[in-house]
Amino acid sequence: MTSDFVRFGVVGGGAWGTALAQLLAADGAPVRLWAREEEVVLAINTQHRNPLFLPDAPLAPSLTASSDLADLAGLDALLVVVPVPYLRAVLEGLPSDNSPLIFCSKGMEAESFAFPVDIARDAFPARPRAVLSGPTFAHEVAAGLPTAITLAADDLALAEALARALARPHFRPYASTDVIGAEIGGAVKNILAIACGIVDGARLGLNARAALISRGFAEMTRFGLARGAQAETLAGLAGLGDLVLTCTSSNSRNFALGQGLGRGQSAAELMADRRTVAEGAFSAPVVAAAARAEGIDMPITDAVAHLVAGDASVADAVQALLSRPLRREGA
Ligand SMILES: NC(=O)c1ccc[n+]([C@@H]2O[C@H](COP(=O)([O-])OP(=O)(O)OC[C@H]3O[C@@H](n4cnc5c(N)ncnc54)[C@H](O)[C@@H]3O)[C@@H](O)[C@H]2O)c1
Ligand SMILES: O=P(O)(O)OC[C@H](O)CO
Repeated sequence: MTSDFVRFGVVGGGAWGTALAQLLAADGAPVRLWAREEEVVLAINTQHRNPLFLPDAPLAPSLTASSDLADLAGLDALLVVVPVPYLRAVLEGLPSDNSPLIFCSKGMEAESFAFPVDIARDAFPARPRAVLSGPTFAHEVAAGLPTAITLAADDLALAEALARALARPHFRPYASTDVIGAEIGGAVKNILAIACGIVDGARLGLNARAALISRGFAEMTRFGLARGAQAETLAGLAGLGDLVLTCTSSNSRNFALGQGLGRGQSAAELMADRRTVAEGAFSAPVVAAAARAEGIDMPITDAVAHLVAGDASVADAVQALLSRPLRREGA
């Protein structure tokens, strides 16, 4: 079956944008990637590598890079992989086409409380929008290891067409119409991965980590259901699946950031001069504030927000979580 989506562009040359571009270019298909750093553009075009963000992955010669967003004009679909705090500014520079935008970043914007699709609705009201989210370490996707992911769009036919166009023998997108569920799963799991990293760094044990994963999932579910997400999405790849991945591996930048906090390093020290993102550090105060405003109980998210802000110690946060009144499970 022929696809409407053959010529892909990728907005963002970090680890995930590069891995997705490589996924699509591996069979020789031309893929255009926009990267902010000239050093990345030059290295992709001449050495077929991204030394700053995905140094160990050889890249296909059919993957070409540019630092000019205008070079993404006229393609069939764009994968947008810019960290959420910078997303609005980058979208403003995109050529105004009608092709779908597929959002692959996992976070919530400060002040507006907007998810990527909401930000795009402001910039491109008429453009079709989708979300790609799930348990997907970039280096594994670039290496061709088996991966499954949620692809959500309001329009099921669009979700299914994009899923078919992105699918590869080792990469299985599952179509969904639950856009908000896919976005909330990705944003909240990043915060919970920081919490699990803290437990690991502070040597609080595996019981504590399992408790955090399940009570964290309860927070994600409360927040998601209150915003219209479907329970199956939150229990699926974009929610629980990604939570399990990032809460159990120091390959997760969010988990690794938490490990540093748990060992007693300050967030400021851990974030200084860092080139890669731990989106959970940006999202924790935003999701905590949104939940507070909506009366949704998210104590773990709130604790991570305080620890990232540097206004609580790990011991204080653990004590605050453990001293909460006992309650019925599921309430
Ligand atoms: N790395 C992964 O395995 C992975 C997997 C799935 C989803 N994600 C999500 O993808 C998004 C991008 O993460 P990544 O891992 O590709 O990034 P990264 O940590 O590898 O790189 C940081 C990116 O931020 C960009 N950046 C920094 N300052 C900027 C600015 N002022 N304006 C615009 N861009 C700026 C850099 O150019 C670079 O592309 C995040 O939301 C992340 O949660 C990552
Ligand atoms: O390295 P992290 O913590 O940003 O996680 C990467 C992906 O989101 C895993 O699905």
